[in-house]
Amino acid sequence: MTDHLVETSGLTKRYGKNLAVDQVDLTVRRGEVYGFLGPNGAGKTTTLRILLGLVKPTAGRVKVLGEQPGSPAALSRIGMLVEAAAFYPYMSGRDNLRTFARYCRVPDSKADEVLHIVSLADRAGDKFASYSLGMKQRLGLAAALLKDPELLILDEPTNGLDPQGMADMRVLLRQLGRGSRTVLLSSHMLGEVQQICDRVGMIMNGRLVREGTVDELRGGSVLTVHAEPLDQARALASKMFGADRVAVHESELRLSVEPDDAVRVNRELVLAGVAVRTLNWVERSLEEVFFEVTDAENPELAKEGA
Ligand SMILES: Nc1ncnc2c1ncn2[C@@H]1O[C@H](COP(=O)(O)OP(=O)(O)OP(=O)(O)O)[C@@H](O)[C@H]1O
Repeated sequence: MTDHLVETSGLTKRYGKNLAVDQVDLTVRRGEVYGFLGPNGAGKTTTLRILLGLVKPTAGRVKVLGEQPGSPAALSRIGMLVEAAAFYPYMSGRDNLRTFARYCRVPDSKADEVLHIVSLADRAGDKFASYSLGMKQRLGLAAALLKDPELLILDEPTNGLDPQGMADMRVLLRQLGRGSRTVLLSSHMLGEVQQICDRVGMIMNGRLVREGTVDELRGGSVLTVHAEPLDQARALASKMFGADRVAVHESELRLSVEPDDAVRVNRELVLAGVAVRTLNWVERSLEEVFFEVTDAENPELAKEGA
């Protein structure tokens, strides 16, 4: 039994001149909720489709559950939601699922079990056409769960949902990720990934630019310093810690330093005649990390936006 349910190395997909996926080395471990995070067009869907055997890579190696992507051995252990699942509008949610269940050769009773999991049991007898978008999406997830898959692959599972639908789906995904099941989902929503996922891969222009746990990527707290004159404070802090650990954000210094450094920062600034108004520890959000990476990847864009 392998502990790496998804492993790619040098995974590349080219559409003509367009490099949709560029040398991606991805590892998804058993039991985790892995978030594949990136802006529109970054290459998330293409990568997920490769893992399902729906798209053939141009180069690189891929193993899914230790098997070739798209092979019956892999597909029988994967539940997927990569496009809106096709359901019969005039049939109830339950009957739609029973039809799927027969197709997957699982007993009808499984349909009711998964309807409970996605909290649709009380509306299971209603026609699919009468469902809200959130309910339709949850029914799609129920269908993906019918085979009791080891691995769930979900492309933007909250896309198009209203805030309540998104919140319900987030809770559901977190529940599904408990225990031994592994969930790989894509999203362009940073907050969402931060709330749901154990580990995150950030993809940009087809390249995997960061990978780690949410905490690893956030890299601990940051010391924010409100001081005047700001330029002098910045120069001093850069001298103390190196310019790469000092940033200015909305007229505040942001220092990536250790907890013990706060006292020293205060003392050095005050001794140099800088007025220190506040010193605070703040948690970095995944969003901040993401924009740092974006700026590092696209320095010209960052300058334009500044
Ligand atoms: N079948 C295709 N033919 C040509 N180009 C494609 C095809 N599918 C995807 N692309 C291109 O590959 C790049 C990556 O697309 P992909 O859909 O994988 O990104 P994404 O991160 O999933 O974005 P989104 O969040 O918008 O779905 C884009 O530039 C897209 O235009």
